[in-house]
Amino acid sequence: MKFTKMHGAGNDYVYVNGFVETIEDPASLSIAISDRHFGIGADGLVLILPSETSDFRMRIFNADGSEAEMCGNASRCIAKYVFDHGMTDKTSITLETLSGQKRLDLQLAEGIVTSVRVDMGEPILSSKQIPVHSDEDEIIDFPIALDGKKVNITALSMGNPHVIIFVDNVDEIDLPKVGPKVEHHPLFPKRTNTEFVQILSPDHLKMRVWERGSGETLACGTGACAATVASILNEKAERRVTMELKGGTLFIEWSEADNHVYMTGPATTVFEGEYFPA
Ligand SMILES: N[C@@H](CCC[C@H](N)C(=O)O)C(=O)O
Repeated sequence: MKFTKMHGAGNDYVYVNGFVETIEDPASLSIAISDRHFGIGADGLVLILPSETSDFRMRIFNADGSEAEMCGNASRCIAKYVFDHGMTDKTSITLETLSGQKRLDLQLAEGIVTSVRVDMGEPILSSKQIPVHSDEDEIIDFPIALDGKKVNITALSMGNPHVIIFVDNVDEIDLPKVGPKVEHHPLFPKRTNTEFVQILSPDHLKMRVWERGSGETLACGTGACAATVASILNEKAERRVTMELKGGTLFIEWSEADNHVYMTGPATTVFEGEYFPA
């Protein structure tokens, strides 16, 4: 199986061209190839597929084999992949995902993709749709019990579920300990991604992420968008922010004009190779 290893701000996936390769069991393949010792090493698997409704279709599998509805960093990498591999000459590309169609705008310098802007659509605040088991309509600055302590959370969906917790210093968080406790908290029937967010200034935020199904990753695009929206809802940030993540920087805007969230960031090819399934 031919593959390409790519990353967006350090969030690394194995990309497989589904126009050429047939993958019968992507969930098991994702578990195998994601292993950083016995596999290729990645946060998961991304399939680039034909679509009947958009230019391309994405399927994204976490390192534990679970399929996610959406991935912000992978959508930028897909834009670069299809352009660099001559699968399109469009610089504005539509992408079908399990959370609807997204638009990807390539930014080029002398024909080279320098960054990609993704229209991530509208954030979903309704508890039922996120989903959160709660009688509250929305979960904004809402107290929950975590490890016997009271913690205030904001929950929302960017197509996939996110919980945001504001902290004074993200570097002091014991993420491998607390991340799984939020991910598997009984409030979240589909589990959740979790972002710990530090406000450096109203337009400059820093976050660390514990991803559902993959653990700590160096960046999460949907997570950066969710963290920005939560910061605005909690009156901690402005509409346009620079988000510092462990693996790089993303620029996020929650537009007042159309209520859509726009994410701009890098997409990098690391290497191409051939994988021999066991
Ligand atoms: N890294 C991604 C999100 C990947 C899916 C996520 N772990 C989930 O299960 O929802 C991003 O950049 O958005």
